[in-house]
Amino acid sequence: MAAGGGACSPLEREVRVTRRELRNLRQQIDKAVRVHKKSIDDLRSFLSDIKREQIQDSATTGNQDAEMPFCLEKGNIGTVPIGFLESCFSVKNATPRQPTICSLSRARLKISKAVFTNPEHSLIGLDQFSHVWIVFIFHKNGHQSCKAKVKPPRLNGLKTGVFSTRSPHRPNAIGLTLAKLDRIEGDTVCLSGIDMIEGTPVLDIKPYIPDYDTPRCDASSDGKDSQFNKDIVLDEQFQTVTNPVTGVYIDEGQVDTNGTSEVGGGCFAELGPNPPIYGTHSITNRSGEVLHGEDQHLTKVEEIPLGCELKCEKDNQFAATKEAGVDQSFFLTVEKIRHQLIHSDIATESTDRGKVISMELKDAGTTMYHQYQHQPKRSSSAGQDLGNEPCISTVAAWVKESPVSSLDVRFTPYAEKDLEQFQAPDKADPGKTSLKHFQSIEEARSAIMAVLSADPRSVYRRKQCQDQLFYFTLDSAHITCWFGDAFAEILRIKPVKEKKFVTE
Ligand SMILES: C[S@@+](CC[C@H](N)C(=O)[O-])C[C@H]1O[C@@H](n2cnc3c(N)ncnc32)[C@H](O)[C@@H]1O
Repeated sequence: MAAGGGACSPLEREVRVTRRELRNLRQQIDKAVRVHKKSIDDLRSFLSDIKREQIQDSATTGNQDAEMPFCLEKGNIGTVPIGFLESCFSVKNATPRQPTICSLSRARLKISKAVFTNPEHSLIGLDQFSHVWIVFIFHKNGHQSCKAKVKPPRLNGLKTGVFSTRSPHRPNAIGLTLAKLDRIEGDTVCLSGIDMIEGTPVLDIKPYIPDYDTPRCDASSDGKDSQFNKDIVLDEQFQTVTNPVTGVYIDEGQVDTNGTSEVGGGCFAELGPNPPIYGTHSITNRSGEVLHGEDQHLTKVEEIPLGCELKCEKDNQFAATKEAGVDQSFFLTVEKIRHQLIHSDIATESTDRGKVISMELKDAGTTMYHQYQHQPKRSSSAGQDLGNEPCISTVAAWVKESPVSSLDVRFTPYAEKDLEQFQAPDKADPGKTSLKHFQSIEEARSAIMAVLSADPRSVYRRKQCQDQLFYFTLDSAHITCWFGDAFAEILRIKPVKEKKFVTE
């Protein structure tokens, strides 16, 4: 770096400005703590205030040189978190690697007054969406990462380019999670299906809109060269096309029973993990009685536990089971459907609502019967015809090829007893520890199982520290477990000791 006030590069200048800025901030924080004995929350909002002032200064003065680093033209934004997440995961250890792993994981986000004078106004209309994208900062990464290659756990020690991964270690430490919007309480957003830890600074919330967030095929294509078509015809191609799918669309082409299908323009609708479901998906029993949501515009995913296995419990009765692991089981289902499309009898029926495709999928002990309905092209909410259909997307094969299979999760009798010492947030037995996020012991139990069955250990821990105990916290529970061959066993579950913040 150039010495003193001599010529220096833009980067060096920026580093100096940042250092100066940090010094100023530190002084102001010290003062706030000394003089006002502020709480942590006050300090956060105080910091946001300072940043906001700086941004406003930069906007009014038009000062875009290195002295004022926030400049949209240069790709610099002075981020002001819209809030800090209260999460059921307190630390990174055992926090799911993606939100689909534990659909019960919960968080709350109170929109900060440092951003809007009336935070609740910013949430108007959001309750009409079932899912939201959460843009956040990986604040517990220690430092900004400048590694171009990373080792995602699924590559079991191998490296790949950072931009081909969802690694938290990336140049701008920005995370993106598709979460379920449970409800809005005034200025607070209640979420589930999250993979962020306590205190995560959130930068933005955007509604999940399948019409915009789903890749689409060009309607002008006759489908002959679509990825879907290749996939139907060429078995081996399927390995690379591996995302959860919410429906099978068969366009005007014919599906016959001897494998020489002509599937024109058909495609799998790829709606992402835990997607809201459209009326294209209905589940019926064998008598044709609709069990779930035919032709409804379902926006709440819990109405159809998509990806669950449908078990034939009694004659013609299906019960949805195993919501956890949605991704994987549904993928299996899809694979079977695809197989059926090529090799088996499929009843198709034209109705005034479009073509209905019914198929029965049999597997040892499990019978699944799915009915999919072709939906006419949808219009976007603005009324403009999108003119194309959801299309298949391609995912690197390693993403689906987990180096570990899902684990059986067991509780020792001690752990079972420990769990009884917890209670739902609204209960007030003084002898018990209240859960903060989970609504019942059963929810806590299911969440623990979901987290452990995905094997949350790092590759290093899995390979080098097999015999060591593994600790993690979930909500107000501190959990001790160990891992054996294809299982995890929970030994003890104790209340988390509250950290007391002493302000002097
Ligand atoms: C693999 S990242 C994926 C996050 C997001 N779904 C994405 O794709 O950007 C999820 C992991 O990030 C880590 N993590 C979550 N919140 C974090 C935070 N605030 N700071 C640092 N790491 C965090 C946890 O270890 C979690 O398992």
